[in-house]
Amino acid sequence: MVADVRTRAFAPMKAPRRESASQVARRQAGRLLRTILHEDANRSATASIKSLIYQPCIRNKKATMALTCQTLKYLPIIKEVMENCKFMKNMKKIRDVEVLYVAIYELLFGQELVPSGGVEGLVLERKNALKAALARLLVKRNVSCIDDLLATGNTNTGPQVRYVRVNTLKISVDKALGLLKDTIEVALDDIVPGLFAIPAHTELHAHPLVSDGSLILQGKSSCIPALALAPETDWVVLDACAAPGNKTIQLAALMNGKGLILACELNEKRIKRLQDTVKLAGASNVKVMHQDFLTLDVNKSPLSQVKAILLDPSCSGSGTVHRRLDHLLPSFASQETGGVDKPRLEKLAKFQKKALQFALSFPAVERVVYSTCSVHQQENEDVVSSVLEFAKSNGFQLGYPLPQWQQRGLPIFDGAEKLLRVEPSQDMDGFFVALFERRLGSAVKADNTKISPPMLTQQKGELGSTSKKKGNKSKKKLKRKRLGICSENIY
Ligand SMILES: C[S@@+](CC[C@H](N)C(=O)[O-])C[C@H]1O[C@@H](n2cnc3c(N)ncnc32)[C@H](O)[C@@H]1O
Repeated sequence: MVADVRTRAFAPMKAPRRESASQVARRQAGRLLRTILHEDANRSATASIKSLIYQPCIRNKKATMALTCQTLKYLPIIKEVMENCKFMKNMKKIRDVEVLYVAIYELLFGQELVPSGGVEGLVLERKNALKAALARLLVKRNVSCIDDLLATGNTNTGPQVRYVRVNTLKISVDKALGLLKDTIEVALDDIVPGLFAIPAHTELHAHPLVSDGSLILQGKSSCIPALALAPETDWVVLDACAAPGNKTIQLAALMNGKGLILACELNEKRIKRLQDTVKLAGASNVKVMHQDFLTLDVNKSPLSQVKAILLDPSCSGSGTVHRRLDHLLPSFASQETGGVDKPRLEKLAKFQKKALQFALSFPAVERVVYSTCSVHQQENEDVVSSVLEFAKSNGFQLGYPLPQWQQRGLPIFDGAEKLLRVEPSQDMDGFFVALFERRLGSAVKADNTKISPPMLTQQKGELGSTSKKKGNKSKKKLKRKRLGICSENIY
Protein backbone atom coordinates (compact mmCIF):
# COMPACT_ATOMS: atom_id res chain seq x y z
CA MET A 1 0.00 0.00 0.00
CA VAL A 2 2.75 2.41 1.00
CA ALA A 3 4.60 1.55 -2.18
CA ASP A 4 1.53 2.39 -4.24
CA VAL A 5 1.18 5.77 -2.64
CA ARG A 6 4.83 6.52 -3.32
CA THR A 7 4.64 5.41 -6.90
CA ARG A 8 1.58 7.57 -7.40
CA ALA A 9 3.46 10.44 -5.85
CA PHE A 10 5.69 10.44 -8.95
CA ALA A 11 2.77 10.62 -11.34
CA PRO A 12 2.55 14.42 -11.57
CA MET A 13 6.14 14.42 -12.86
CA LYS A 14 4.97 12.77 -16.07
CA ALA A 15 2.25 15.27 -16.82
CA PRO A 16 3.27 18.43 -15.02
CA ARG A 17 0.61 21.07 -14.60
CA ARG A 18 1.35 24.57 -13.39
CA GLU A 19 4.80 23.58 -12.20
CA SER A 20 6.74 26.22 -10.31
CA ALA A 21 10.07 27.45 -11.73
CA SER A 22 11.93 25.48 -9.08
CA GLN A 23 10.04 22.30 -9.96
CA VAL A 24 10.87 22.75 -13.63
CA ALA A 25 14.56 23.27 -12.84
CA ARG A 26 14.51 20.20 -10.56
CA ARG A 27 12.89 18.03 -13.18
CA GLN A 28 15.29 19.23 -15.90
CA ALA A 29 18.30 18.74 -13.64
CA GLY A 30 17.04 15.22 -12.89
CA ARG A 31 16.77 14.36 -16.56
CA LEU A 32 20.22 15.75 -17.29
CA LEU A 33 21.63 13.78 -14.38
CA ARG A 34 20.09 10.63 -15.76
CA THR A 35 21.86 11.15 -19.13
CA ILE A 36 25.13 12.21 -17.54
CA LEU A 37 25.29 9.30 -15.09
CA HIS A 38 24.21 6.74 -17.67
CA GLU A 39 26.76 7.91 -20.26
CA ASP A 40 29.47 8.16 -17.65
CA ALA A 41 28.81 4.62 -16.43
CA ASN A 42 29.06 3.35 -20.00
CA ARG A 43 31.91 5.68 -20.94
CA SER A 44 29.75 6.72 -23.88
CA ALA A 45 29.43 10.46 -23.34
CA THR A 46 28.66 12.31 -26.55
CA ALA A 47 28.66 15.79 -25.01
CA SER A 48 30.11 17.45 -21.94
CA ILE A 49 27.93 18.31 -18.96
CA LYS A 50 28.16 21.94 -19.95
CA SER A 51 27.00 21.42 -23.49
CA LEU A 52 24.08 19.29 -22.29
CA ILE A 53 22.96 22.13 -20.07
CA TYR A 54 23.26 24.67 -22.89
CA GLN A 55 20.92 22.73 -25.17
CA PRO A 56 18.14 25.02 -26.42
CA CYS A 57 15.46 22.81 -24.78
CA ILE A 58 16.72 23.57 -21.28
CA ARG A 59 14.79 26.41 -19.71
CA ASN A 60 16.25 28.50 -16.90
CA LYS A 61 19.80 27.33 -17.62
CA LYS A 62 21.37 29.04 -14.62
CA ALA A 63 19.16 27.31 -12.05
CA THR A 64 19.35 23.98 -13.88
CA MET A 65 23.13 24.22 -14.17
CA ALA A 66 23.49 25.00 -10.45
CA LEU A 67 21.19 22.15 -9.41
CA THR A 68 22.82 19.62 -11.75
CA CYS A 69 26.38 20.47 -10.75
CA GLN A 70 25.66 20.74 -7.05
CA THR A 71 23.76 17.45 -6.99
CA LEU A 72 26.63 15.76 -8.81
CA LYS A 73 29.10 17.24 -6.36
CA TYR A 74 27.15 15.94 -3.36
CA LEU A 75 25.99 12.72 -5.00
CA PRO A 76 28.30 10.31 -3.12
CA ILE A 77 27.07 11.79 0.18
CA ILE A 78 23.43 11.78 -0.95
CA LYS A 79 23.66 8.12 -1.89
CA GLU A 80 25.32 7.21 1.40
CA VAL A 81 22.69 9.10 3.37
CA MET A 82 19.89 7.39 1.41
CA GLU A 83 21.49 4.03 2.04
CA ASN A 84 21.91 4.72 5.77
CA CYS A 85 18.30 5.67 6.31
CA LYS A 86 17.07 2.92 4.01
CA PHE A 87 15.25 5.51 1.95
CA MET A 88 14.26 3.17 -0.83
CA LYS A 89 12.96 0.41 1.44
CA ASN A 90 9.44 -0.70 0.58
CA MET A 91 9.45 1.47 -2.51
CA LYS A 92 8.63 0.27 -5.99
CA LYS A 93 11.32 0.88 -8.59
CA ILE A 94 11.39 4.64 -9.09
CA ARG A 95 11.66 5.97 -12.59
CA ASP A 96 12.85 9.43 -11.67
CA VAL A 97 15.43 8.51 -9.08
CA GLU A 98 17.67 11.32 -10.34
CA VAL A 99 14.98 13.90 -9.51
CA LEU A 100 14.95 12.37 -6.08
CA TYR A 101 18.70 13.01 -5.78
CA VAL A 102 18.14 16.64 -6.72
CA ALA A 103 15.35 17.08 -4.17
CA ILE A 104 17.46 15.47 -1.43
CA TYR A 105 20.34 17.76 -2.36
CA GLU A 106 18.01 20.74 -1.92
CA LEU A 107 16.69 19.49 1.39
CA LEU A 108 20.07 18.72 2.94
CA PHE A 109 22.47 21.20 1.35
CA GLY A 110 20.52 23.77 -0.68
CA GLN A 111 17.56 25.97 -0.08
CA GLU A 112 14.73 24.51 1.98
CA LEU A 113 12.49 22.26 -0.09
CA VAL A 114 9.00 23.69 -0.49
CA PRO A 115 6.20 21.19 0.21
CA SER A 116 4.37 20.15 -2.95
CA GLY A 117 3.25 16.87 -4.41
CA GLY A 118 5.41 14.51 -6.38
CA VAL A 119 8.97 13.87 -5.49
CA GLU A 120 9.18 16.80 -3.07
CA GLY A 121 6.44 15.28 -0.91
CA LEU A 122 8.21 11.97 -0.89
CA VAL A 123 11.45 13.53 0.31
CA LEU A 124 9.76 15.76 2.88
CA GLU A 125 7.92 12.76 4.30
CA ARG A 126 11.32 11.33 5.24
CA LYS A 127 13.00 14.65 6.08
CA ASN A 128 13.87 13.70 9.67
CA ALA A 129 15.31 10.34 8.72
CA LEU A 130 17.50 11.93 6.03
CA LYS A 131 18.77 14.67 8.34
CA ALA A 132 19.53 12.17 11.09
CA ALA A 133 21.44 9.96 8.64
CA LEU A 134 23.53 12.96 7.55
CA ALA A 135 24.31 13.82 11.18
CA ARG A 136 25.46 10.23 11.77
CA LEU A 137 27.70 10.41 8.70
CA LEU A 138 29.43 13.55 10.04
CA VAL A 139 30.13 11.75 13.29
CA LYS A 140 31.33 8.63 11.48
CA ARG A 141 33.77 10.65 9.34
CA ASN A 142 34.89 12.65 12.36
CA VAL A 143 34.14 16.04 10.74
CA SER A 144 32.09 18.91 12.09
CA CYS A 145 30.60 20.46 8.96
CA ILE A 146 29.41 19.64 5.45
CA ASP A 147 32.38 21.37 3.78
CA ASP A 148 34.77 19.10 5.66
CA LEU A 149 32.65 16.10 4.77
CA LEU A 150 32.81 17.09 1.12
CA ALA A 151 36.53 17.69 1.29
CA THR A 152 37.10 14.12 2.40
CA GLY A 153 36.00 13.02 -1.05
CA ASN A 154 36.31 15.96 -3.42
CA THR A 155 38.64 18.94 -3.23
CA ASN A 156 37.62 20.75 -6.36
CA THR A 157 35.82 24.03 -5.73
CA GLY A 158 35.19 24.97 -9.37
CA PRO A 159 36.48 27.83 -11.50
CA GLN A 160 36.85 31.37 -10.17
CA VAL A 161 37.12 33.15 -13.51
CA ARG A 162 36.08 32.51 -17.07
CA TYR A 163 37.41 34.06 -20.25
CA VAL A 164 35.87 35.87 -23.15
CA ARG A 165 37.75 37.03 -26.24
CA VAL A 166 36.91 40.19 -28.11
CA ASN A 167 36.32 39.46 -31.78
CA THR A 168 38.13 42.43 -33.29
CA LEU A 169 36.56 41.65 -36.67
CA LYS A 170 33.36 43.02 -35.15
CA ILE A 171 34.21 45.33 -32.27
CA SER A 172 37.27 47.05 -30.80
CA VAL A 173 38.63 45.99 -27.43
CA ASP A 174 38.02 49.46 -25.99
CA LYS A 175 34.42 49.54 -27.15
CA ALA A 176 33.72 46.04 -25.78
CA LEU A 177 35.32 47.00 -22.47
CA GLY A 178 33.22 50.16 -22.32
CA LEU A 179 30.02 48.21 -22.93
CA LEU A 180 30.77 45.54 -20.33
CA LYS A 181 32.49 47.26 -17.47
CA ASP A 182 29.44 48.92 -15.93
CA THR A 183 27.67 45.63 -15.35
CA ILE A 184 30.47 43.07 -15.20
CA GLU A 185 33.79 43.01 -13.39
CA VAL A 186 36.27 42.76 -16.29
CA ALA A 187 40.07 42.36 -16.21
CA LEU A 188 42.19 42.46 -19.36
CA ASP A 189 44.48 39.46 -19.66
CA ASP A 190 48.18 40.30 -19.64
CA ILE A 191 49.20 37.65 -22.21
CA VAL A 192 46.43 37.26 -24.75
CA PRO A 193 45.49 40.59 -26.36
CA GLY A 194 41.78 41.34 -26.19
CA LEU A 195 41.00 38.56 -23.71
CA PHE A 196 38.86 39.46 -20.71
CA ALA A 197 38.76 37.56 -17.43
CA ILE A 198 35.37 37.82 -15.73
CA PRO A 199 33.95 36.17 -12.59
CA ALA A 200 33.10 32.53 -13.28
CA HIS A 201 29.47 32.86 -12.25
CA THR A 202 28.78 35.54 -14.88
CA GLU A 203 26.13 34.28 -17.27
CA LEU A 204 27.15 35.46 -20.73
CA HIS A 205 25.66 32.91 -23.15
CA ALA A 206 22.63 35.09 -23.85
CA HIS A 207 24.52 38.43 -23.79
CA PRO A 208 23.86 40.46 -26.99
CA LEU A 209 27.61 40.84 -27.64
CA VAL A 210 27.97 37.03 -27.52
CA SER A 211 24.86 36.43 -29.60
CA ASP A 212 26.11 38.75 -32.37
CA GLY A 213 29.63 37.29 -32.44
CA SER A 214 31.40 40.35 -30.97
CA LEU A 215 32.52 38.35 -27.94
CA ILE A 216 33.70 34.75 -28.15
CA LEU A 217 33.54 32.46 -25.13
CA GLN A 218 37.00 30.95 -25.38
CA GLY A 219 39.34 29.72 -22.68
CA LYS A 220 42.71 31.40 -22.21
CA SER A 221 44.77 28.31 -23.09
CA SER A 222 42.77 27.76 -26.25
CA CYS A 223 43.87 31.23 -27.45
CA ILE A 224 47.58 30.37 -27.27
CA PRO A 225 48.03 28.17 -30.41
CA ALA A 226 46.86 30.90 -32.82
CA LEU A 227 49.02 33.47 -31.02
CA ALA A 228 52.02 31.14 -31.33
CA LEU A 229 51.38 30.70 -35.06
CA ALA A 230 51.37 34.50 -35.55
CA PRO A 231 50.50 34.48 -39.26
CA GLU A 232 51.16 37.55 -41.38
CA THR A 233 48.03 39.25 -42.62
CA ASP A 234 48.47 38.39 -46.31
CA TRP A 235 49.38 34.71 -45.86
CA VAL A 236 47.49 31.63 -46.92
CA VAL A 237 46.90 29.73 -43.68
CA LEU A 238 45.52 26.24 -43.14
CA ASP A 239 43.57 25.32 -40.04
CA ALA A 240 43.90 21.56 -40.48
CA CYS A 241 41.36 20.29 -37.93
CA ALA A 242 39.13 23.28 -37.57
CA ALA A 243 35.69 22.60 -36.04
CA PRO A 244 34.06 24.11 -34.06
CA GLY A 245 36.24 26.94 -35.30
CA ASN A 246 37.26 29.05 -32.31
CA LYS A 247 40.89 29.10 -33.36
CA THR A 248 39.94 29.63 -37.01
CA ILE A 249 38.14 32.86 -36.24
CA GLN A 250 40.89 33.94 -33.87
CA LEU A 251 43.34 33.50 -36.75
CA ALA A 252 40.99 35.51 -38.96
CA ALA A 253 41.02 38.33 -36.43
CA LEU A 254 44.82 38.18 -36.08
CA MET A 255 45.00 38.57 -39.88
CA ASN A 256 42.58 41.54 -39.76
CA GLY A 257 40.19 39.64 -42.00
CA LYS A 258 42.82 39.63 -44.80
CA GLY A 259 44.80 36.84 -46.50
CA LEU A 260 43.11 33.46 -46.83
CA ILE A 261 42.35 30.85 -44.19
CA LEU A 262 41.43 27.35 -45.33
CA ALA A 263 39.49 25.68 -42.53
CA CYS A 264 39.56 21.92 -43.04
CA GLU A 265 37.24 19.58 -41.14
CA LEU A 266 36.53 15.90 -41.63
CA ASN A 267 33.44 15.40 -39.50
CA GLU A 268 30.28 16.17 -41.41
CA LYS A 269 28.22 17.03 -38.35
CA ARG A 270 30.86 19.47 -37.10
CA ILE A 271 31.11 21.22 -40.47
CA LYS A 272 27.79 22.98 -39.84
CA ARG A 273 29.05 24.19 -36.48
CA LEU A 274 32.24 25.46 -38.12
CA GLN A 275 30.29 27.30 -40.80
CA ASP A 276 28.07 28.90 -38.17
CA THR A 277 31.07 30.01 -36.12
CA VAL A 278 32.74 31.56 -39.16
CA LYS A 279 29.55 33.31 -40.25
CA LEU A 280 28.73 34.68 -36.83
CA ALA A 281 32.27 35.99 -36.41
CA GLY A 282 32.15 37.81 -39.75
CA ALA A 283 35.37 36.05 -40.81
CA SER A 284 35.08 36.63 -44.56
CA ASN A 285 38.66 35.49 -45.23
CA VAL A 286 37.83 31.91 -44.13
CA LYS A 287 36.93 29.16 -46.55
CA VAL A 288 35.55 25.96 -45.04
CA MET A 289 36.61 22.66 -46.60
CA HIS A 290 34.88 19.41 -45.76
CA GLN A 291 37.82 17.08 -46.23
CA ASP A 292 40.24 14.72 -44.55
CA PHE A 293 43.34 16.81 -43.89
CA LEU A 294 45.55 13.77 -44.53
CA THR A 295 44.28 13.46 -48.10
CA LEU A 296 44.89 17.06 -49.19
CA ASP A 297 47.01 17.47 -52.30
CA VAL A 298 49.83 19.66 -50.99
CA ASN A 299 51.06 20.47 -54.48
CA LYS A 300 47.85 22.04 -55.70
CA SER A 301 47.08 25.71 -55.30
CA PRO A 302 46.15 27.23 -52.90
CA LEU A 303 47.44 24.45 -50.61
CA SER A 304 50.85 24.69 -52.27
CA GLN A 305 50.95 28.31 -51.10
CA VAL A 306 50.06 27.66 -47.47
CA LYS A 307 52.59 29.47 -45.27
CA ALA A 308 51.26 28.56 -41.84
CA ILE A 309 49.41 25.54 -40.49
CA LEU A 310 47.52 25.25 -37.25
CA LEU A 311 47.21 21.59 -36.37
CA ASP A 312 44.90 21.12 -33.39
CA PRO A 313 43.90 17.50 -33.94
CA SER A 314 41.54 15.26 -32.03
CA CYS A 315 43.06 14.38 -28.67
CA SER A 316 42.03 12.81 -25.39
CA GLY A 317 40.90 16.21 -24.03
CA SER A 318 42.40 15.26 -20.69
CA GLY A 319 43.30 18.90 -20.02
CA THR A 320 39.69 20.07 -20.22
CA VAL A 321 38.07 17.95 -17.56
CA HIS A 322 37.45 20.86 -15.20
CA ARG A 323 35.88 23.15 -17.81
CA ARG A 324 33.75 20.33 -19.13
CA LEU A 325 32.79 19.67 -15.49
CA ASP A 326 34.03 16.09 -15.89
CA HIS A 327 35.56 16.30 -12.43
CA LEU A 328 32.00 15.95 -11.13
CA LEU A 329 31.55 12.59 -12.81
CA PRO A 330 31.77 9.40 -10.78
CA SER A 331 34.31 8.01 -13.30
CA PHE A 332 36.69 10.93 -12.78
CA ALA A 333 38.13 9.65 -9.51
CA SER A 334 39.25 6.40 -11.11
CA GLN A 335 40.85 8.24 -14.05
CA GLU A 336 42.86 10.45 -11.74
CA THR A 337 44.29 7.42 -10.10
CA GLY A 338 45.66 6.18 -13.36
CA GLY A 339 42.63 4.77 -15.14
CA VAL A 340 43.82 6.11 -18.52
CA ASP A 341 42.41 4.50 -21.64
CA LYS A 342 45.74 3.31 -23.04
CA PRO A 343 44.58 1.84 -26.37
CA ARG A 344 42.71 5.08 -27.12
CA LEU A 345 45.78 7.16 -26.30
CA GLU A 346 47.94 5.01 -28.56
CA LYS A 347 45.50 5.39 -31.42
CA LEU A 348 45.31 9.13 -30.96
CA ALA A 349 49.08 9.53 -30.75
CA LYS A 350 49.52 7.55 -33.94
CA PHE A 351 47.10 9.84 -35.79
CA GLN A 352 48.66 12.95 -34.25
CA LYS A 353 52.16 11.94 -35.39
CA LYS A 354 50.95 11.21 -38.91
CA ALA A 355 49.09 14.52 -39.10
CA LEU A 356 52.05 16.51 -37.78
CA GLN A 357 54.47 14.89 -40.19
CA PHE A 358 52.06 15.64 -43.03
CA ALA A 359 51.75 19.28 -41.98
CA LEU A 360 55.54 19.56 -42.08
CA SER A 361 55.54 18.35 -45.68
CA PHE A 362 53.63 21.27 -47.23
CA PRO A 363 56.02 22.84 -49.74
CA ALA A 364 55.67 26.51 -48.78
CA VAL A 365 54.90 26.22 -45.09
CA GLU A 366 57.13 28.26 -42.78
CA ARG A 367 55.31 27.90 -39.47
CA VAL A 368 53.45 24.92 -38.06
CA VAL A 369 51.80 24.92 -34.66
CA TYR A 370 50.86 21.58 -33.13
CA SER A 371 48.51 21.83 -30.16
CA THR A 372 46.41 19.59 -27.94
CA CYS A 373 44.20 20.06 -24.91
CA SER A 374 45.74 16.95 -23.42
CA VAL A 375 48.02 16.60 -20.42
CA HIS A 376 49.50 13.30 -21.59
CA GLN A 377 53.16 13.21 -22.61
CA GLN A 378 52.23 10.54 -25.16
CA GLU A 379 50.10 13.03 -27.13
CA ASN A 380 52.45 15.95 -26.57
CA GLU A 381 56.24 15.75 -26.13
CA ASP A 382 56.36 12.18 -27.49
CA VAL A 383 54.58 13.19 -30.71
CA VAL A 384 56.94 16.14 -31.21
CA SER A 385 59.98 14.02 -30.43
CA SER A 386 58.87 11.35 -32.93
CA VAL A 387 58.86 13.83 -35.85
CA LEU A 388 61.97 15.83 -34.92
CA GLU A 389 64.31 14.06 -37.35
CA PHE A 390 61.81 14.42 -40.16
CA ALA A 391 61.27 18.08 -39.29
CA LYS A 392 65.01 18.77 -39.29
CA SER A 393 65.45 17.08 -42.64
CA ASN A 394 62.80 19.46 -44.02
CA GLY A 395 64.65 22.47 -42.60
CA PHE A 396 62.44 23.05 -39.53
CA GLN A 397 63.50 23.78 -36.01
CA LEU A 398 61.52 24.24 -32.86
CA GLY A 399 60.46 27.81 -32.23
CA TYR A 400 60.07 29.37 -28.78
CA PRO A 401 56.51 30.70 -28.59
CA LEU A 402 55.47 33.13 -25.84
CA PRO A 403 58.85 33.34 -24.05
CA GLN A 404 57.14 35.04 -21.08
CA TRP A 405 55.14 31.84 -20.41
CA GLN A 406 56.73 29.96 -17.51
CA GLN A 407 55.44 26.40 -17.92
CA ARG A 408 57.38 24.63 -20.67
CA GLY A 409 57.62 21.10 -22.09
CA LEU A 410 58.58 18.08 -20.04
CA PRO A 411 62.38 17.74 -20.29
CA ILE A 412 62.46 14.50 -22.24
CA PHE A 413 64.75 15.72 -25.05
CA ASP A 414 67.11 18.63 -25.71
CA GLY A 415 65.03 21.59 -26.77
CA ALA A 416 61.83 20.47 -25.00
CA GLU A 417 62.02 23.70 -23.00
CA LYS A 418 60.87 25.45 -26.19
CA LEU A 419 57.56 23.62 -25.98
CA LEU A 420 54.76 25.26 -24.06
CA ARG A 421 52.53 23.64 -21.51
CA VAL A 422 49.54 24.99 -19.62
CA GLU A 423 49.00 22.97 -16.51
CA PRO A 424 45.27 22.44 -15.92
CA SER A 425 43.81 24.44 -13.09
CA GLN A 426 40.38 25.49 -11.97
CA ASP A 427 40.52 28.47 -14.30
CA MET A 428 42.46 27.14 -17.26
CA ASP A 429 42.38 24.01 -19.40
CA GLY A 430 45.54 21.99 -19.70
CA PHE A 431 47.12 22.66 -23.11
CA PHE A 432 50.23 21.86 -25.09
CA VAL A 433 51.75 23.90 -27.92
CA ALA A 434 54.75 23.23 -30.17
CA LEU A 435 55.93 25.58 -32.88
CA PHE A 436 58.01 24.44 -35.84
CA GLU A 437 59.52 27.11 -38.05
CA ARG A 438 61.79 27.42 -41.05
CA ARG A 439 62.88 30.13 -43.45
CA LEU A 440 62.57 29.04 -46.99
CA GLY A 441 65.41 29.67 -49.40
CA SER A 442 64.87 31.43 -52.71
CA ALA A 443 64.68 28.15 -54.64
CA VAL A 444 61.56 27.09 -52.79
CA LYS A 445 60.24 30.63 -52.77
CA ALA A 446 60.30 30.75 -56.55
CA ASP A 447 57.53 28.17 -56.43
CA ASN A 448 55.88 30.06 -53.65
CA THR A 449 55.43 33.57 -54.89
CA LYS A 450 53.01 35.64 -52.90
CA ILE A 451 49.52 35.49 -54.23
CA SER A 452 48.66 38.83 -55.73
CA PRO A 453 45.57 40.49 -54.25
CA PRO A 454 43.40 40.16 -57.40
CA MET A 455 44.11 36.41 -57.61
CA LEU A 456 43.30 35.99 -53.95
CA THR A 457 40.04 37.84 -54.38
CA GLN A 458 39.13 35.48 -57.16
CA GLN A 459 39.93 32.46 -55.04
CA LYS A 460 37.97 33.77 -52.11
CA GLY A 461 34.97 34.49 -54.26
CA GLU A 462 35.28 31.11 -55.86
CA LEU A 463 35.81 29.11 -52.71
CA GLY A 464 33.41 30.79 -50.41
CA SER A 465 30.83 32.73 -52.29
CA THR A 466 27.29 32.01 -51.27
CA SER A 467 26.03 34.73 -53.60
CA LYS A 468 23.12 33.76 -55.78
CA LYS A 469 24.57 35.62 -58.77
CA LYS A 470 24.33 33.55 -61.87
CA GLY A 471 27.98 33.01 -62.68
CA ASN A 472 29.60 31.30 -65.59
CA LYS A 473 29.53 27.64 -64.49
CA SER A 474 32.30 26.40 -66.75
CA LYS A 475 34.54 29.27 -65.63
CA LYS A 476 33.87 28.30 -62.03
CA LYS A 477 34.63 24.65 -62.71
CA LEU A 478 37.95 25.65 -64.26
CA LYS A 479 38.90 27.72 -61.25
CA ARG A 480 37.95 24.92 -58.88
CA LYS A 481 40.10 22.54 -60.83
CA ARG A 482 43.00 24.95 -60.57
CA LEU A 483 42.50 25.20 -56.83
CA GLY A 484 42.50 21.42 -56.47
CA ILE A 485 39.39 21.23 -54.33
CA CYS A 486 36.20 19.37 -55.23
CA SER A 487 33.10 21.50 -55.22
CA GLU A 488 31.27 19.22 -52.76
CA ASN A 489 33.97 19.88 -50.24
CA ILE A 490 33.56 23.61 -50.29
CA TYR A 491 31.07 25.43 -48.10
C1 LIG B 1 40.36 19.39 -31.14
S1 LIG B 1 39.19 19.57 -32.36
C2 LIG B 1 39.63 21.11 -33.09
C3 LIG B 1 39.19 22.29 -32.31
C4 LIG B 1 39.34 23.58 -33.09
N1 LIG B 1 40.73 23.77 -33.49
C5 LIG B 1 38.87 24.79 -32.32
O1 LIG B 1 39.67 25.47 -31.69
O2 LIG B 1 37.66 25.08 -32.36
C6 LIG B 1 39.73 18.44 -33.59
C7 LIG B 1 38.87 18.45 -34.83
O3 LIG B 1 39.58 17.74 -35.84
C8 LIG B 1 38.66 17.03 -36.63
N2 LIG B 1 39.43 15.99 -37.36
C9 LIG B 1 39.85 14.79 -36.91
N3 LIG B 1 40.53 14.14 -37.86
C10 LIG B 1 40.56 14.95 -38.94
C11 LIG B 1 41.12 14.83 -40.24
N4 LIG B 1 41.79 13.73 -40.61
N5 LIG B 1 40.95 15.85 -41.10
C12 LIG B 1 40.27 16.97 -40.73
N6 LIG B 1 39.71 17.12 -39.52
C13 LIG B 1 39.85 16.14 -38.64
C14 LIG B 1 37.66 16.52 -35.62
O4 LIG B 1 36.45 16.16 -36.23
C15 LIG B 1 37.55 17.73 -34.69
O5 LIG B 1 36.50 18.57 -35.12
